[in-house]
Amino acid sequence: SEKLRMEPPGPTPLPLIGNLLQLDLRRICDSYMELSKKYGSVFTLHMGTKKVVFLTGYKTVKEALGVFDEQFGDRDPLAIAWELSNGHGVTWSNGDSWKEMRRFAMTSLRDFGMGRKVCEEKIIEESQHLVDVFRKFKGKAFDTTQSMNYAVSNIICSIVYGSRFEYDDPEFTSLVDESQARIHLASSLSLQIYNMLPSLFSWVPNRKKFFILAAANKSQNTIFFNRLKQTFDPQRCRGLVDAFLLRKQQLKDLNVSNSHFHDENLMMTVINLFGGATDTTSATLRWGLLYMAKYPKIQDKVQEELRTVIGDRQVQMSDKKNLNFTNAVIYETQRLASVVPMSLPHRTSQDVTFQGHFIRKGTTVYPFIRSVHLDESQWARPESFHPLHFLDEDGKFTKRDAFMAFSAGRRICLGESLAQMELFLFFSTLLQRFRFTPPPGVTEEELDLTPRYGMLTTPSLHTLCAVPCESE
Ligand code: HEM
Repeated sequence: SEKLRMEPPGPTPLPLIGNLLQLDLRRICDSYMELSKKYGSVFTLHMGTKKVVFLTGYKTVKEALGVFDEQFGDRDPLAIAWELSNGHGVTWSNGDSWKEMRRFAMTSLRDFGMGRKVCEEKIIEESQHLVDVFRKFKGKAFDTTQSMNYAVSNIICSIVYGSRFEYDDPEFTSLVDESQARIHLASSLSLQIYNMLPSLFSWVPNRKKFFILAAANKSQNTIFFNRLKQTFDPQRCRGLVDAFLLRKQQLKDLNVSNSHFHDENLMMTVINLFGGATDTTSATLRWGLLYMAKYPKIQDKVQEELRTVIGDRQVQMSDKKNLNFTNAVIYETQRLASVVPMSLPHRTSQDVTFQGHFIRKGTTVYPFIRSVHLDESQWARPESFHPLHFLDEDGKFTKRDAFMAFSAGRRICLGESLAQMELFLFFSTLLQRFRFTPPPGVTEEELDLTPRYGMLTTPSLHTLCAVPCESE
């Protein structure tokens, strides 16, 4: 019919597998970029039997998540995420339950974290622990992944449970390591294929592994929840879990049936906050350090600015406005790395006609953030690491409309301000204390920036030297 003809264009699919053979699953983002050059900024791909619409480039993504926010604002849960969450929590849910949990999570982040002096202090304390860990390597090359994950996870622990953990506490390390392993598995080739064709590929071993890790994660959380319940004091909420338990009790006292404040929503919301907060922030920081080692002249300028503006004292949030170059480097890191390249899958909540294309209700939609960050109409040097993208003629930091690392619209990352606080304080504290260089025997030119693609774009396995600065 006429409507069918107006659907977004795309390569012809094969039965069952759709366009899978036309994609390079190991560097899938590059495949999407090439397809958008061929078919335009709105195109259709058949991922297995599922029809998926891709939105690419600044103008298109901006319009979709702005003017068409309502139409494009539902979540389309990945098969594996649906199996894990059953529609509970924040990230993979929709409707009233999503609305309530999102509102609750945001209020709790505000009360126990974001935008508060207390949270700044927590991050500063944590950055000092991280500095201590880096110092122990005495300038020898090491992989920063694990310590970075611990530091970043601890911020979420403070907000959720009300306390941080020591980096050698086995309850904490297993929580973080298993959660990291689970997110890693979710990006594996076999689970990507499972997500497209769940009924055919439910046998893949990684699916079983994923749920073993998820079960371990849930039981560890149950232990933490029970401990909090034993010492619960409604007058003194220590963190998000306490606040949830209080709300649950209050609603029960009011005889509210069908409340969304039930145990499954608590568990999934906590898992979503850890899942959303840890690898994203940690990978961004690791990209930042890698870019510094790769581009020593830019690192010189960051350190020069930190020396002049801050000196030896601890960096604080109030310094941010005076650290224009450092701030531009952090934003440029987020742009070029595009750690969450595809955003998360959205779904149309109704039939929509968008830029002349007909998109049926219930269609999976990916706002392709990476393509916005590489849009030639928006960035002077899209493929380079170029902090000037975020500086005006006077060298002052300037926000850019085409910066979308946290996505946009009603599904925008709910941890954005916390993440920005962490990126700023961790990055500038580390750069104040250490010079980052490639491992011995590797030149800056040889330092590999090839990403490891998955749901997240992380640096490939690498080591760096953190050489203490002279004043240390
Ligand atoms: C540099 C760090 C981070 C980046 C780049 C990032 C990016 C994103 C992106 C692109 C989305 C998808 C938005 C969409 O569907 O359009 C998202 C969602 C989300 N993020 Fe983040 N994020 C970061 C840190 C955090 C932190 C610190 C938290 C928690 C405190 C968090 C919690 C979440 C949650 C719960 C969602 C799902 C929101 C919803 O579906 O309503 N993220 N994030």
